[in-house]
Amino acid sequence: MSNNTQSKKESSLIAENGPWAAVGEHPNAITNRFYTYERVQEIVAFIQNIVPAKPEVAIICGSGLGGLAELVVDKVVIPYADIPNFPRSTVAGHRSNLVFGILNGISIVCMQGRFHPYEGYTTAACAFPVRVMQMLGAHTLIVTCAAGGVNKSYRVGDIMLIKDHINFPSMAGNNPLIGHNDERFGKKISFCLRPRFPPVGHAYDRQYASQMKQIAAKHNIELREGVYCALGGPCYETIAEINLLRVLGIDAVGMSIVHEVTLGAHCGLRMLGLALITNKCLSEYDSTIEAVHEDVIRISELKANELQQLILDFVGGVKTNKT
Ligand SMILES: O=P(O)(O)O[C@@H]1C[C@H](O)[C@@H](CO)O1
Ligand code: HPA
Repeated sequence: MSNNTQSKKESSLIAENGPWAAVGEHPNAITNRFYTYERVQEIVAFIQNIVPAKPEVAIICGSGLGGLAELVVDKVVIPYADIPNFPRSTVAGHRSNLVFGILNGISIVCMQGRFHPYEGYTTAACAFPVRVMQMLGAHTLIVTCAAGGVNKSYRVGDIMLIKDHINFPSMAGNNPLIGHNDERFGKKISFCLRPRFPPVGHAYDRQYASQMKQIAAKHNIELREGVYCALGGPCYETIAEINLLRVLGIDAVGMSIVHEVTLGAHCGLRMLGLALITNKCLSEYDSTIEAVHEDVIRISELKANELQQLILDFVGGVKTNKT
């Protein structure tokens, strides 16, 4: 057998027999092989059996920010451990519950705890719950996170409205949409049908952003507005890295959100992002202070009330928009 014939035979075996065969992916692809449309549908059906009500707004709580779920009434709590094939949050400050109920008069679903790539999950596995929540009925996604303040004028405890992001993992080839583009995910986007190349230039909804600014002004809460960037973690940044991020015009740094917003954009969700600045990022070599996760959680819990007030009012406004 010639080398050519041999290798053709091998590739057809790969194509016919691997779990990727149905979607025509190569076994070496860094791709979402596990959370297929069918598996997501199974999870959605499991949840709908417990909670028939459709959530309109989905909320993902960042480190130490899961207390928002305490404000939900007529609550149904589903531990991630009870949901087939759902990952678990392994990080302090992240509980592992999906919380359904009513927040300021609107039906919501809240992830009390998210997944991060540094926990060992692919970006696709970290973000697939966004698809679950969209398929359950959500049209709006609010993402919250703890972040380090890169912008020198930011103070610990500031809240930053996310205007835009830089997705470093994606720039390095680690985007949750890598692999087969299953067109059944998501809803039609007018100019581009369940796109292979989704636009993300307006991922953070401008109307939502301006509503949030008005809400903050009403409560006398100073709201920063800036660019968030995600790095892979779990290390906090070196001083040289922080200096690089500053040169790039980044205001806050974290380890989450961007993969969630990417899948949210793909399935046509309207999105709002809020980052709580839990620590200042250092850029001097003679400084002795380092970021510590315990401080991140402490500051998040300390400032959670303000963030919750903003989200509560915002959700009320989403309801008003609908009527
Ligand atoms: O889930 P978020 O982005 O709020 O968590 C941040 C990033 C790391 O997981 C952790 C570092 O302290 O907090
Ligand atoms: N860097 C990255 N992620 C973070 C930080 C930080 O300084 N603070 C909270 N999450």
